[in-house]
Amino acid sequence: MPDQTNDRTQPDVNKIEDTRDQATFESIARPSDPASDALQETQGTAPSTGIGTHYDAIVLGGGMAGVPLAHRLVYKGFKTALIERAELGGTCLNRGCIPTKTMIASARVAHQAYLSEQWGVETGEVRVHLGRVVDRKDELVRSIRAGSERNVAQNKNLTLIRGNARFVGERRLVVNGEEISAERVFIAVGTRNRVPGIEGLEGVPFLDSTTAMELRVVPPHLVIVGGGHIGVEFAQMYRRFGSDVTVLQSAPYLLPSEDEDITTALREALEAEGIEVVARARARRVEGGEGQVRVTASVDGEDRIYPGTHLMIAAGRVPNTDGLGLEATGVGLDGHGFIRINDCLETTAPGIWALGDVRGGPMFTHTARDDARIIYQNVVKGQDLSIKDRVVPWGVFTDPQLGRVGLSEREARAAGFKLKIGTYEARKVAKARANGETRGLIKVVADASTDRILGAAVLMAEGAELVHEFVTAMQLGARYTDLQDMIHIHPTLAEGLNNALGGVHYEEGLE
Ligand SMILES: Cc1cc2nc3c(=O)[nH]c(=O)nc-3n(C[C@H](O)[C@H](O)[C@H](O)COP(=O)(O)OP(=O)(O)OC[C@H]3O[C@@H](n4cnc5c(N)ncnc54)[C@H](O)[C@@H]3O)c2cc1C
Ligand SMILES: NC(=O)c1ccc[n+]([C@@H]2O[C@H](COP(=O)([O-])OP(=O)(O)OC[C@H]3O[C@@H](n4cnc5c(N)ncnc54)[C@H](O)[C@@H]3O)[C@@H](O)[C@H]2O)c1
Repeated sequence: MPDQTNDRTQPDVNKIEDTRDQATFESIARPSDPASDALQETQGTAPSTGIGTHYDAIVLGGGMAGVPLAHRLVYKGFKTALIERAELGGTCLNRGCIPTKTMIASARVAHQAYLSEQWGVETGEVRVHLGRVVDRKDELVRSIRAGSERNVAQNKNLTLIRGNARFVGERRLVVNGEEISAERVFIAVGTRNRVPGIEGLEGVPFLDSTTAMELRVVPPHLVIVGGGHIGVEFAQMYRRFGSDVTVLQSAPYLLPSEDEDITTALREALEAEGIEVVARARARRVEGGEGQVRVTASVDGEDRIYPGTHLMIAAGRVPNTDGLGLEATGVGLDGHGFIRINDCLETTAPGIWALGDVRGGPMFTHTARDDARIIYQNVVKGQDLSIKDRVVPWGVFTDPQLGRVGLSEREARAAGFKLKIGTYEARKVAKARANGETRGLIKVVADASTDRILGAAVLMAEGAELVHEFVTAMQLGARYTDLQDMIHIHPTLAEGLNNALGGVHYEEGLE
């Protein structure tokens, strides 16, 4: 464990209890609290070094991990600098969660309009104006970002430094040519799209998850390399905007860390909308130019060619640790460049923490924000919270949506659990039938020896909302039997969860 003796110099932070949490984008960047302003004026601890400003804390990266942490530290009286080289809000707000989900909402409207006759409604010809879809997305992002920027600006004890930062020593950084230092440094620099080593890629125009949200004309045929979270969400979105879509996925399944029954059900839903999914297809060469691309993929050892008009690469993310000068510190990296941390998010260098995507592991906004909570509680409140054993949910925003929490069946078996499992098909849920949204599968995995819920998958309309029933249960350490008799409103999609719980039974592993 890194040395934490720096904590001796902390301000007396226990005088003001900040119990509010960062539940929404508006609230992650809260206006300054006058009471804590006063506290800080009297309790700043950073000594001057004579080489530039010295802070109690430097937060490096103004994304979903960094901004909430910086606000919290300031509220507790830390003289804090937040360094951001691009826009506040980071990937999630500017290039990730919010813009994708805004455009996916437009795609959903188009889809329902195309199929409206199924509900007995005639709409006439449906036309997607992608430029207007993109404008709507840009406007929402702009307005949320403006709120975040306003709140940072109003927090007069938070110093926002716009620039690219680089370490020049332990807890010493250079930004905009000026050296600054701190008692504690929190690295939250996030990740960027990975460009895989595919022959010819440097000479062929290609889209990534950022540029694919800037197109103003619907691509006639989009070939997507990668069938992970980004690949599946964009595949369905563009199919619904009117593109032909081919997904080339090197793994045997889409979303390969999910159980086979779940990912197969998702694949069937995507294929039913006309998306071509090719599994075990490793893209190895690309050729072409504007409006015409050809991808050569090795499929089960045989080369096959997939032509299209546009190419999108969705083959994972790489951490923004290169060029950060970490060699001037004791901060260790793993083999992929992610920062090595212990369960308390401490790096291998004393007084330096890492949070959010850059620490590897689950890369979600809610885990980034929870990292900020854990660090804050440990560093400021002297607690000993850990990321180990926290209940982590996530969503994949296809239709049906996948809401997930905890272990999959495969992971639970690999961990040595004997399992009780319950499944229920969405098509049997009355409300799903009434809504005409019958694709999907619900699955609950419990420890056969204790009946405690180990994980769940809700692949269903609103699955990412519905899975929170299991998140709550797991957080409270509930048994599946505790939920079985819980009354669910009729008719709702949530009744399906109850049915899955009702069918939980002991299941031998396949091996
Ligand atoms: C297309 C897409 C869709 C996504 N959808 C979802 C979703 O629906 N739900 C979900 O939970 N997650 C989603 N994610 C993941 C989510 O965006 C990330 O988990 C989250 O943004 C991580 O936050 P972070 O603060 O760790 O990093 P970021 O948000 O990436 O923030 C890091 C910040 O650090 C800055 N920075 C980097 N290097 C430096 C430097 N040297 N000096 C100064 N500043 C620097 C960057 O400019 C950036 O603003 C999605 C991601 C993508 C790409
Ligand atoms: N809804 C969400 O929460 C959400 C949405 C989007 C992104 N994200 C985050 O962003 C991360 C990155 O997403 P992603 O989809 O880029 O990465 P990913 O790692 O989830 O998936 C990439 C896929 O690309 C495939 N691949 C790699 N090289 C290939 C090649 N040459 N040919 C064919 N297939 C190839 C891999 O098999 C892999 O399954 C996610 O892990 C997630 O943390 C989250």
